[in-house]
Amino acid sequence: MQTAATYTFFANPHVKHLPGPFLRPSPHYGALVHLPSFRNKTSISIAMAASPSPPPLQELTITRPDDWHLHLREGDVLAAVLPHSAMHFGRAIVMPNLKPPVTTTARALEYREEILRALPPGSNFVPLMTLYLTDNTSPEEIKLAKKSGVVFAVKLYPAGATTNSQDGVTDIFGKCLPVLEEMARQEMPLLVHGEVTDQHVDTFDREKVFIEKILAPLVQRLPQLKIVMEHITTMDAVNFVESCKEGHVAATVTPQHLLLNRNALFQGGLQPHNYCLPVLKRETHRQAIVSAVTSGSKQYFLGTDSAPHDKRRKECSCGCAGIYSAPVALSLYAKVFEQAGALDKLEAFTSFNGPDFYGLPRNTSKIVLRKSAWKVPDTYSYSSGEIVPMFTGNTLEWLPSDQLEE
Ligand SMILES: NC(=O)N[C@@H](CC(=O)O)C(=O)O
Ligand SMILES: [Zn+2]
Ligand SMILES: [Zn+2]
Repeated sequence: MQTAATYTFFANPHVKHLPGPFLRPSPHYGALVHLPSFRNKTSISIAMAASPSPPPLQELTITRPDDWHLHLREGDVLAAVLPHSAMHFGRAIVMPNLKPPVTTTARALEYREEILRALPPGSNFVPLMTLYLTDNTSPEEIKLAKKSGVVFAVKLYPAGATTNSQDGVTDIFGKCLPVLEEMARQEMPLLVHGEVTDQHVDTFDREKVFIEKILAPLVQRLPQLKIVMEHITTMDAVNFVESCKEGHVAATVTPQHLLLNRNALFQGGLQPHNYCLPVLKRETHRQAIVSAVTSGSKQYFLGTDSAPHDKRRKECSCGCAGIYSAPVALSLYAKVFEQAGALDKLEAFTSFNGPDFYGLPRNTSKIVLRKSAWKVPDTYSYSSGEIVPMFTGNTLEWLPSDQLEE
């Protein structure tokens, strides 16, 4: 069925020679329209047939997503945050930046047990463990990690780059090449917090400089090593990822870097709950990342970087970096893809590209995203404090729920 639409054209009164009594046929109008009194008007309305636009989607069923970059912490924080991820995600790559960090397979196995014990009864959530790379990690440790069957990647934190990175790598080319070569042999991906730590480099340029100084030379040197550039924030990162081979270099993208630019740090006063590392960048970078992930490229996948910190450690004179997004992430990713008119590409980003890159099977169960408004809680309380989620107190759409008839 066709519906009538009204188009209004404005004639410019300063133009002396108006185009005459006819509008020319054009691909947009498709018809010759007779307008005898056009000369005497500054605006006209024409009723014409237009194709109906399809009704907006109210419900979306997708393969259960995985989170390829997640901080679960330990103890009471773990117990408080894990249910939010386990509710809708099938698996998650669990970051090793604990205090002290998870540097050995033996410790990764213990941490995995702690996570499994904290899961809500009946949950099928699978934690995929990682090791924290140091200057002293041995190639032997990589072999053990691979053999364990529960460690899926190794994380590079340049020393001093972010939360709990003080034990990270000080000189990747000088100290880590034998380990990285072993990882390439074992097909163990390297996950990268891609920022230089040089205090002379502007905070907003640290990702770009890291790509030039470390990442590009590393890819040249070890083209077989699988690398995930975590939480990308710039157009430079997009260009770099796309200059590399699909299946070898990929990137995770957070909800905050897709939805917020650096103004969100200062809107109406300092906003500590929008502070994370790498720090939010300017709007042109945000737009480049949105175009990249909604393009359908297989090189991008979901990684929330959900990073809970107690409210008192965020709202203080030296607040720490990290945004707690686990409870809101799926709603936010759906919002990004909807705004870009690319909801048809959402499932590949949330549920296919990650497992395909890691060489793991895709999930078989489904979840449903319903377009119904829901209010984000102001805080989540736990035994020793409170955690403030991203978009605290806001109303979001796209409420995720399990598909009942599986
Ligand atoms: N993203 C953050 O701002 N913080 C993360 C560390 C990290 O992923 O860099 C954390 O562990 O709190
Ligand atoms: Zn990081
Ligand atoms: Zn992180």
